[in-house]
Amino acid sequence: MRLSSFLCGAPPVGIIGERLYGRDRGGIKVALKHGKENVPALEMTKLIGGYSQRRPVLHGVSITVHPGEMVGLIGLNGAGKSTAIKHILGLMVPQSGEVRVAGVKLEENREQYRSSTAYVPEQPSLFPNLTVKEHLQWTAMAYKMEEADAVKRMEELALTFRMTEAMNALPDTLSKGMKQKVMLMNALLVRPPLLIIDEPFLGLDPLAIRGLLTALEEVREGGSAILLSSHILPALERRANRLVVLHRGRMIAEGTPREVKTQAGCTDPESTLDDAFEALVLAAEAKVKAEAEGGHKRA
Ligand SMILES: Nc1ncnc2c1ncn2[C@@H]1O[C@H](COP(=O)(O)OP(=O)(O)OP(=O)(O)O)[C@@H](O)[C@H]1O
Repeated sequence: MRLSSFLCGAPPVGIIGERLYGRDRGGIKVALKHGKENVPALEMTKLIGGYSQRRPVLHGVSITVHPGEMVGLIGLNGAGKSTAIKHILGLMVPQSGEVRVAGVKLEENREQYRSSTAYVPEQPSLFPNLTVKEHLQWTAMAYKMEEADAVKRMEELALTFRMTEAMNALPDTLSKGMKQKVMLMNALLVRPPLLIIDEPFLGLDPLAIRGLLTALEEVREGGSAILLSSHILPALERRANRLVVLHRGRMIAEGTPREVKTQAGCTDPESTLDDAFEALVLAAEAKVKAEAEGGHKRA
């Protein structure tokens, strides 16, 4: 199916923005409108939430991302990163606390909230009948980009991600990493105000990782706010302005990479973010164990 005929019918899955949001929440959500400089692009405040009222996953998590800032969200498997992202995307309702995107809560202005956020999930989700180029054209049209700007940006992104030769390929013929690149290219095409990316480096080759980091740097400098969840700590150590470290749904450290290392007690200039993360997790686990033992003694 070519793009022209595709556009006449209903899309098979939702991919972009509020209009199609309900059809597939795993797709890319992108927007054009940038947040005001002094209003945080994302403000999650003391959020308690999760999958059941009795056993919340998140216990008072606060995350702020300003325009022009990249914040890394890190934590072990099961720490609560994806749950926090689901709350930001409005897919889960907080038990207490709140989430504001570009100053508004979801219930105050659904359209503004949704249209200010772009999300790239860990698992690529593409239209099977659209080529790489058609995905990008569809995004550009949906967001009414100037044609010349869209064409220029598509060429830049194709070069950045080394996808020039794959622009006419269908998703089924692409590798996992290439599919992920298409998702990222679509999100980056429109330079969203708040870009949330869940584990973007898995499956990408080393040059693609470098290209992605450069592209993210560029959209960040252009005023976008980026929340990036990842286990690849060296990349975050080099590129993130600030980090939020989650453990068992609680924030155990927050600040610049250097501040997080200091909070972990890693004062040696040779110490890495990996060292700091391990120290923070061990300290948090020791605290959990001591509290459990204290509870047993009292009982
Ligand atoms: N759909 C669900 N229903 C119930 N509990 C869930 C569900 N999804 C996740 N959880 C639980 O919530 C907690 C946090 O999971 P979450 O997926 O947010 O972790 P994560 O930090 O994103 O982990 P990972 O690095 O493995 O992606 C875990 O204890 C997990 O078992």
